[in-house]
Amino acid sequence: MAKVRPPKGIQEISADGEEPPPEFFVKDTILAGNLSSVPLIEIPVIDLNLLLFDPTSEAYKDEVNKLLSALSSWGVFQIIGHGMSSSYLDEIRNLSKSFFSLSTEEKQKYGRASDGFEGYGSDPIFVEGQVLDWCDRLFLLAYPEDQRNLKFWPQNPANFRDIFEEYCKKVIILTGTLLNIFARSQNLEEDTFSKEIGEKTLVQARFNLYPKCPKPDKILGVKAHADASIITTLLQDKEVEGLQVLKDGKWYGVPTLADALLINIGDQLEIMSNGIFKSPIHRVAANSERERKTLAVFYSPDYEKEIEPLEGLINSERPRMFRKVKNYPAISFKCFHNGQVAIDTVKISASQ
Ligand SMILES: O=C(O)CCC(=O)C(=O)O
Ligand SMILES: [Fe+2]
Repeated sequence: MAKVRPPKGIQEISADGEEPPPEFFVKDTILAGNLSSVPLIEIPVIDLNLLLFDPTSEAYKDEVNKLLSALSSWGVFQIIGHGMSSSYLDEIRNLSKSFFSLSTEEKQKYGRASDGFEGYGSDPIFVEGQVLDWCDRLFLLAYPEDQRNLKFWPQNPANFRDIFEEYCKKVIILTGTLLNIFARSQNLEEDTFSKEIGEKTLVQARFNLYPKCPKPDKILGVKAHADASIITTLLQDKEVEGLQVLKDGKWYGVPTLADALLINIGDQLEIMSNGIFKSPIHRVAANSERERKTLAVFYSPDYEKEIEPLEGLINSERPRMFRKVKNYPAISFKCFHNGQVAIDTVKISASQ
């Protein structure tokens, strides 16, 4: 397995105005096409406050219908009424800004190993000929707490660790609330998803920095993929768009909404929901004019936990769609590098 790292971080390549090296150029595959501008979609904006109302109220019913339509079509939606203030979200964005503004030497103190995911660095190379993302990132495991690798957790800015930990806790609470709402929307006991996922969950975060890219028509910020998680919570850049979602073979741009959090359904929730909720294939466009920063928090079951469609969501009209899976992120990773759509490989075919 070739493990050659690009000579520099993308931030430096971009700042030095260098021509992007050829390994960043997207090859002509089905999932690549049409890198240039795509239509913006109006993805639903869900007010969480309305979903905590009396379920018999009209306000609740309208909002839950909006949510159900988002879950079963795009698999992404923005939430407001999540309890995190505008200034708090700015504080989180500033954390990312401060970290990526450090000198290369300082950031490299938290640099990932050449064959590892965790820590600071550019797209890890695991397969020869792999197309690289135009993106630097800081990838951290936050929970389970005893699996943290604090050597990758910045101490500069000084309050990075505390603020980041607090944000992860808030996202975990928010995820729990969403899972309850999702269960209720399917007439299930509200702790059905959480119980199945179990107490031990994996929470990982990716601070993404997409530097300006001179060839946005040929290069992607992040290649097309579906998240392996249960739920991904994305704090988008306040001003710069870039996320795109694939639907019916076409790419659509996702608008940014300053105080909202973007919720992205992951493959493991599509499996648990027996295909009712969709995990979207998405990618990030590169941008020649402006830099973009985001923070994705991935909430997943423990690697050892087996995941399968919930009994309550299997019936004669909707037979079981997926087999039982364990360590789905490993399946997802392997398929990604083989050019396969991971969730298709765990589908039960009609003939089985
Ligand atoms: O930065 C974004 O807009 C999305 C990032 C993403 O899809 C990911 O980190 O899995
Ligand atoms: Fe993603």
